[in-house]
Amino acid sequence: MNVHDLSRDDDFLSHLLVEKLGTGTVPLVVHKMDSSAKLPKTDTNELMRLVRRLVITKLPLQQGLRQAVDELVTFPAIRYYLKSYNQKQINAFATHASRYFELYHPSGSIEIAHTSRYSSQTGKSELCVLATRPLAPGTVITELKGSMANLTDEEDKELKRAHVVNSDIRRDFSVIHSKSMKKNHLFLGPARFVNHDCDNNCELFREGRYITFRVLRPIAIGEEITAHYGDGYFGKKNRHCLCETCEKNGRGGYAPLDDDDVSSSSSSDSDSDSESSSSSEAESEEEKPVLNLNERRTRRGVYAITATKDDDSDDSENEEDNTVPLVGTKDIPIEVDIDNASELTSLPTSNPPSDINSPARSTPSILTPLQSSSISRSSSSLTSLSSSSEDLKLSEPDILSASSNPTRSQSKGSASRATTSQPTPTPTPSLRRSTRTSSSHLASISRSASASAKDRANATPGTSTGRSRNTPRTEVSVKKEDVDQRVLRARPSMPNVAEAAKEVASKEPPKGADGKALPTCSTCSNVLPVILVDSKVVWGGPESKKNKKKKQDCPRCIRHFAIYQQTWPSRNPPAGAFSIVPRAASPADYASKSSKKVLKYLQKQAEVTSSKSPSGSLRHQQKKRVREETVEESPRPAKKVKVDQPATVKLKQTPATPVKQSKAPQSQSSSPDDTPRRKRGRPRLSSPARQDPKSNAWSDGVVVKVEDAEVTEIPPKRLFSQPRALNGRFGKKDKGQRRSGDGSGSSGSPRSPRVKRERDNEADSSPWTSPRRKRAYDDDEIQILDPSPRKRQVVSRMDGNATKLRQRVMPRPTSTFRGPKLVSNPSPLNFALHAWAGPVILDDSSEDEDSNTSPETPEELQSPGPEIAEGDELSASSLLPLAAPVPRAPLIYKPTPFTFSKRRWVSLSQLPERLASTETVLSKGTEDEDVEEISEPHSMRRERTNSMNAQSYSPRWSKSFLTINPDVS
Ligand SMILES: C[S@@+](CC[C@H](N)C(=O)[O-])C[C@H]1O[C@@H](n2cnc3c(N)ncnc32)[C@H](O)[C@@H]1O
Repeated sequence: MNVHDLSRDDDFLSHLLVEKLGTGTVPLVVHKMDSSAKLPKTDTNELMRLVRRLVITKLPLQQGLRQAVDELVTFPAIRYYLKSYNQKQINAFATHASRYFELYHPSGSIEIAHTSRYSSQTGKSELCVLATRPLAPGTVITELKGSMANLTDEEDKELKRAHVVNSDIRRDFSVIHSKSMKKNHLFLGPARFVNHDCDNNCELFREGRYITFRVLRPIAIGEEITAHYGDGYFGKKNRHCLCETCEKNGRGGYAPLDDDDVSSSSSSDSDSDSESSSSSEAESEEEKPVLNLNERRTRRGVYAITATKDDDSDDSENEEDNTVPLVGTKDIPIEVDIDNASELTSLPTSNPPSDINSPARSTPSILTPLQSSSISRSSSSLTSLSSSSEDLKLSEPDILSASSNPTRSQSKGSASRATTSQPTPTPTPSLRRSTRTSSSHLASISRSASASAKDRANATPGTSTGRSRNTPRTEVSVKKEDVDQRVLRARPSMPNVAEAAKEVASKEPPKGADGKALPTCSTCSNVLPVILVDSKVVWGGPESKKNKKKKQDCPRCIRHFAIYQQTWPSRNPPAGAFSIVPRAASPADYASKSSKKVLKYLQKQAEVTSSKSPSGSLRHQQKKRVREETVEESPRPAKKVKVDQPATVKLKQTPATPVKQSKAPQSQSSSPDDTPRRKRGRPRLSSPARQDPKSNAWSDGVVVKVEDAEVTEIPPKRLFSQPRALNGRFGKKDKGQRRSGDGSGSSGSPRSPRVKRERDNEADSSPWTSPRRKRAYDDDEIQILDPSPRKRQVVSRMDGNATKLRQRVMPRPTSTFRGPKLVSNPSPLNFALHAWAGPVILDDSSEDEDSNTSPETPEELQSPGPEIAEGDELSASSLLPLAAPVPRAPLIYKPTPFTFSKRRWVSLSQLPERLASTETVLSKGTEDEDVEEISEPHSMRRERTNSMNAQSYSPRWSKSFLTINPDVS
């Protein structure tokens, strides 16, 4: 993947699957690589429905993701976006999309949320990654991945100088550096939302071809996932760092000015907070020009990876050097070539157990009592609001300067802003701790209360060590062998969440300096955050203060509920709930569990939706949504025709039904779930069977709306060349399992004749040259017109009126010359297909043909067709049994391509004679008899068949359409 494509794709996908998803009026604004680029508009509700389907899917992770991506690329906006892409680019896009989808899979353990920690610097709430389950050390957070692209020297320079050209452009990119290759790589995807903390709880982790994150020490629910960007990312010795650890220790951006040494030498000096209070406003002013985080970020923005064992962490001290080594990477296999790693567009090699309740997940809770209590203050988005008296002390000198200048002092201003917007909590030591900052802060407090840094490092037996601030960066304790031996994939379950939540609920709400309770989220009990976009408060602040008597939910909990229909942080429906179709979010749904604020929010959303939709009421919307989900989630059973229903089968409306019906006896006899299945021969490349979710096939349950596809530039086919193997990237593997057509509506849903016509046209101009493709495409047409005589026969039997169908089953014009195609691709199938286009050759040598007339399946052999007495008038109702899934008579002619081709190559010397026979036959029927005969009602056929010597006259091809039951005739 090249840098340009990755940037473009990431901007688009993060917009769709982070910014827009369930955020309502409180967007999770993502920094774009190119914020000026216009993105195609997408229907947010459709997106949400798609993600909801992923959330409730019963499919294993990989298949669920495939399905979601498959569906995504059928969105008109996405098709438009991809129209200029070649197959490789589409595959890369799809893979990148799967990374974002993976965030939402029920087995996931993280969530993207707001953080106000850096608002004072950026004028906006940024994003962060929070744990939704307790994570044990050594756990690899597989869903936190990124895609990489090699940066050319020119691109590298371009990224670095972007800010020089326009300092407003904030390219908040992430770059991974390979020291061995001396190259940088762009690293985008969900992993890009991981913020830096000097006492990081995760590390970038390369495992084989994948780069993801590994947990270094226990992480509690709601705690932020943090990594270490390097010692020089935020200025020399990270002196402008605004992380929680720095805040807690009065270092980095919180350090007393002109005291860099202090900030970098003291590992955990709690006194530094008080020291910081001595920094004066004058000092802050002096510091201003130095601190320009945006510029620094723009220029640097580097996650660094060492690829050699002798990396020197001293490099990190050099501000101009981007090659800051990444902790923990030293012993990651050197042989892993970062070039290969840059091809990392695939899903993890190892997945979390599909059964989320499996024993592997049921590791004991790692929550300590203190950590449990920290849940209530867990969101890092609450940092700026939950200030303590300590923070107040720290930030007092900076209050005046905080609002105007992006200086280090302003980072303290972050806290001061919070203190001005929120009352100071009661200054009891315990409360100071609990209300001071975010959960990770609290977690670290609890950790330090329970163990020293060294103890923490050894807390995980024989696996990883936490890195204390002053530990040399080369300290790496996680060996690859250890990693391989450990079970890293298990995502610990959260058995104690309920208890923790209860505990939280029973606690007193945090209070401000005025002794009044701070407004908290009614779901997670966190102090409500203030969300800023472009320096404007878009959520919280004075408003939430006013409404603090009312119950409110924080944006994170609102979004979570919108996506999962579960209160934060739960994702998994209770056991057995999968069989219940989840209901759409509605005020009624939410009100019982939450507050009026949420009610209003959802109502507002519903209004917006209903104003767009003519169908009106919320109730209607909800019903509609439930219906959709029911249809899309439940396996599609084979359609059944009521045998006793005296109705004419309208092929126009239900073209797919008759064909399926004809197969029903077999599928019923063998498959309890009525899954249509291919009975014999090569497996169909595009079989309707893939619609069965239980078959776990590629396009399970995907409803493809060809009609919606206004963008016709992309042929209606699967957008990916191949599905991906479990551990393979899209388009790279499974070369032997090509399927096609899914992306365009091969789901088996009935197509309108218009669509059919369009597709016919497209088929003619189709760029697909592969016979496989062609075949798959033809298979798609089976629903309406299958080229095989057997199918025609069935269709013919279904149509009592025989008028509509007549047009469809006519042999192709004889003038069509398709020879060259046949020569170039002389497969029996092609031959047979093209043979249909040629003149009809009659063949009365029925003996050897009839020897081929074995039934298709043993079931057919055993089940004779319904007997119809001679001269019976067949009404529509009497025709129905023929169409219904009842046993069929054995076929006289086995319409395989091979047998057909045998006929086709009849000796030319016999031609005149046979043509004469044809004339004889046709003269007995009506005009245009050759057409009529195919589709005429069964009664007529039988009549005529009896009136002529079928043995000698019957044209071979028409014979193939007639079921001549020996018992009857
Ligand atoms: C890779 S991004 C992380 C996600 C980012 N918060 C966002 O919303 O896109 C890195 C950016 O996050 C912010 N950031 C992360 N950690 C920080 C820290 N410790 N101090 C200051 N800013 C930080 C900075 O704006 C930095 O440029």
